[in-house]
Amino acid sequence: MGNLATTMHEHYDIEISESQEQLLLADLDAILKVNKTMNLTRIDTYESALILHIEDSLAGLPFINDAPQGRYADIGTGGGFPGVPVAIMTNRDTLLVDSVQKKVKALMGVVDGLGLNANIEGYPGRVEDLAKDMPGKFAVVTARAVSSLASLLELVSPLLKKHGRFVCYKGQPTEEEIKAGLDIQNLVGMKLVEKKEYQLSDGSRRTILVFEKVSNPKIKLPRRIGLAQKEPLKPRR
Ligand SMILES: C[S@@+](CC[C@H](N)C(=O)[O-])C[C@H]1O[C@@H](n2cnc3c(N)ncnc32)[C@H](O)[C@@H]1O
Repeated sequence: MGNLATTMHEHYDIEISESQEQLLLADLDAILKVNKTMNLTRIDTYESALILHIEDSLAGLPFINDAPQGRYADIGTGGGFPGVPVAIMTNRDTLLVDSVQKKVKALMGVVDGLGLNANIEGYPGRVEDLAKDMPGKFAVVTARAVSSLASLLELVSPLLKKHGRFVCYKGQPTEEEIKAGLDIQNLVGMKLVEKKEYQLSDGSRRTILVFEKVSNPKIKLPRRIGLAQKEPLKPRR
């Protein structure tokens, strides 16, 4: 990959200012440094992290910008991807959610060090608990490499306000995974509105699926902790 701002402009039609680019690169540097002592991400070379973390995180921006105004959550954020790059680019009030407390603590150390704590907070806990603490409070939610599509739709729906968007970053999901998600979208009050397939600078193929919260779930959510991922919903007959 060449220069980040040029790549994002030429391949994605996304404009990055100089100060945003500095912050994005400083975030990547800091995360890779922390990663030497703690397992935040398995991608540990700068060149591949620039593509797989920063370029990929930013690829979802047009869909995030299309969402209604309001709070943003990145669930299963790990090392803060796509959450921190999205927060840098959008200035939305951002919540970085992960069930592993020490990851959130380390990540918030990086966020504080970059002076980004005015609009980014951490939530060390499970998505199911966040759904009880802040139901319907988010205008947009992202997730990358967290769970199957059906599990994610169930976890995300109770977080979103009406017309809020879920921007789901995937590699190359199988037809079965997509079908299992589409089969239960109605049950959880979500609807697929866009699907984009794209290729990163290193040739890897990626997919973004965008869902809108169109109604209240037809069942009580969240279910018991862990069930969304252990026993994904099946369509009602
Ligand atoms: C493979 S990592 C992905 C990290 C990051 N999104 C990325 O793409 O680099 C998945 C993360 O999701 C978190 N996670 C999985 N299920 C979760 C849940 N129910 N609530 C909160 N975090 C969860 C895990 O702790 C882990 O840090």
